Amino acid sequence: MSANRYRKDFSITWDQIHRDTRDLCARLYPREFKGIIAITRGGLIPAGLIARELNVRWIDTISVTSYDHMNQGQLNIIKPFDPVVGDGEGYLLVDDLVDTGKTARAVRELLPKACFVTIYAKPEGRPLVDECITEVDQDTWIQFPWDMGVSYVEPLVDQFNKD
Ligand SMILES: O=P(O)(O)OC[C@H]1O[C@H](OP(=O)(O)OP(=O)(O)O)[C@H](O)[C@@H]1O
Ligand SMILES: Nc1nc2[nH]cnc2c(=O)[nH]1
Ligand SMILES: [Mg+2]
Repeated sequence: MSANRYRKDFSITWDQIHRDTRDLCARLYPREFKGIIAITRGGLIPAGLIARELNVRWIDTISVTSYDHMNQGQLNIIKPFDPVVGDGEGYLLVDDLVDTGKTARAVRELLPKACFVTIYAKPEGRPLVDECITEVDQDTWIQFPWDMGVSYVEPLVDQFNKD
């Protein structure tokens, strides 16, 4: 699928993702987890924050690739999780977001009993996760702070006085 299905942008700051992840942890507490499996790369930052809030020390990853920036391609699992995780019972599976649900569906099949959480969710993928904090429209591209930088913005009057 191509990038032109996205019509809106939703930018998330570091503060915002930190707050949202803490809100997610408040929903999960007092559940205890044997460990966390982060879906890399996007799941790594929320997984680290969740591990700190819920005091989880055992952390593993499953590495899934499918997007080249906004263009969705073939899904590949390029690194599996530790077999000790079994069917995922007692483990927390974490990703930053669920969009079409393609990534979530592939990982869910491998870990059907894990508790699966994302911070952000779009409607097509929402049914695949157990918890999320913020739901955004399907045609919205979520911009994460790790993909952005702070840059100069021209004053409004100068933007309008150009022509
Ligand atoms: O629901 P879907 O349509 O499958 O999209 C969701 C996935 O897309 C992003 O990962 P991406 O493949 O861009 O890789 P990354 O985590 O390494 O950035 C995001 O982190 C999710 O894992
Ligand atoms: N950063 C980012 N990655 C994605 N991968 C699939 N959907 C998205 C999105 O909305 N934002
Ligand atoms: Mg990802």
